[in-house]
Amino acid sequence: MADGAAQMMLPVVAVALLDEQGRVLMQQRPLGKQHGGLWEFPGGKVEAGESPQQAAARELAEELGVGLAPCALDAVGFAAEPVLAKGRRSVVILLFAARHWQGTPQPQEGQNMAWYGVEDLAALAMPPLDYPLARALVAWRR
Ligand SMILES: Nc1nc2c([nH]c(=O)n2[C@H]2C[C@H](O)[C@@H](COP(=O)(O)OP(=O)(O)OP(=O)(O)O)O2)c(=O)[nH]1
Repeated sequence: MADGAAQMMLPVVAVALLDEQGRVLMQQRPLGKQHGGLWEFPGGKVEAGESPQQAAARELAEELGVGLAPCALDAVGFAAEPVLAKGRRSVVILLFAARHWQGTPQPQEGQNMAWYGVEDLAALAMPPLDYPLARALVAWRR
């Protein structure tokens, strides 16, 4: 990838934690942040020197206090804005799924969390890229 392209891309990871009933954990973005109050898959930005799976494991530990083995993460799909306004960076979100983790998810940053049926995600108020991610999760489960 050319250096210029790298500067315009912001890699973000997200994780669908699936419980035994097939429900998925979603969390609410804090008010005051971009997309505040909307429901999203837990996750965040990939930092320098991390693989996407390492970033996902770090974010889930920070946000929910759970331990995830990078090899327990299945790639589900990705989402990116199809057309960018001039000068805007391209957020690319990679979605993983995990059925096994260590510990009980507990919000570590005061955020709300809740379990939803995968088919019910589309009815939630979410940031734009979480809708195609939710559709990818429905397709991945079939
Ligand atoms: N989940 C989600 N994130 C999005 C969308 N569009 C978009 O620009 N983002 C951005 C917001 C954040 O910059 C980034 C997600 O990373 P994050 O969860 O670590 O963001 P944050 O604002 O909590 O992080 P921070 O800067 O406070 O550390 O992706 C979207 O549609 N869904």
